[in-house]
Amino acid sequence: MGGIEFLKGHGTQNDFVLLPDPDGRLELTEARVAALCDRQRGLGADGVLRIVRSAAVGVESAGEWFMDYRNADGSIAEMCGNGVRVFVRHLVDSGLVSEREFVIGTRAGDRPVQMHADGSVTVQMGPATITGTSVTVVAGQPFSGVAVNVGNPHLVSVVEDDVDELDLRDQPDFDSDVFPEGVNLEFINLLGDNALKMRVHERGVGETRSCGTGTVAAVAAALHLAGTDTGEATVDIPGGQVIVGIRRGGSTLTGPAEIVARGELDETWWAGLGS
Ligand SMILES: N[C@@H](CCC[C@H](N)C(=O)O)C(=O)O
Repeated sequence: MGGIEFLKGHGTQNDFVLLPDPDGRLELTEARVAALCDRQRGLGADGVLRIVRSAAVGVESAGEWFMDYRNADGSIAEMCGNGVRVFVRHLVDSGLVSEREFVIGTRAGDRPVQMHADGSVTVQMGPATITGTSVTVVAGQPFSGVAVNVGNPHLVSVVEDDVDELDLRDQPDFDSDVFPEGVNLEFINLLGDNALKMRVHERGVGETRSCGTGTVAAVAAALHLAGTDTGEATVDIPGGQVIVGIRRGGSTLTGPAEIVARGELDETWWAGLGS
């Protein structure tokens, strides 16, 4: 038997370990995900993308392939916008999919995707729904925010000072009555001319250099605060730039996706992590 294949990739420096598992044979425990994502004792990543056939895991989807996404701490999340782009890039590059436009199954529902000639990917991200307001506290400083659901939960706060000045090393406080399942926290500067700058503290990960669903939430929140619910904006994150479109009942995310390495996991190490 061969080893367990992996790839490493990123979308605007939100990085992932990809595990091709077409027939759903891998036992992907919380402990194994956390070890893989650990930057000292594993490969290091913000999350894991298991590449499995929808049918193999009993998911009803128009897409052949299901993105089984896990956060770095091993927790399961509904959706990952940067992850979908990297997932698509691998499916097309490896020949598992021969079309450029197809559908990916996710826990948040089906996501139509399109890979462009330069390797970038556009994802139909579904609705970005404004669900209310709440407050987060960063290093003792409170920030009001707009709660947005993009399949997963977000709280977007507009910050007057440069977001670069925020200390996001520790988990900011949030209202667990409003977000019982936890929340991704985005902090944005409005740059004008349909442009935002964003930093993010992700649920189950910590600060990351980009969050695709977070950028969609950020643009939806900025438009909402401006009194509208449609528009397009660029979002600068520490790991690069993406383009977000918001319309009634739907949204799009366009950005780069790169595969940077592939290899095999050591089977003794994997087995030693337990099942
Ligand atoms: N980085 C992702 C979001 C991953 C899931 C998130 N941490 C959660 O728990 O909801 C993205 O690019 O969207």
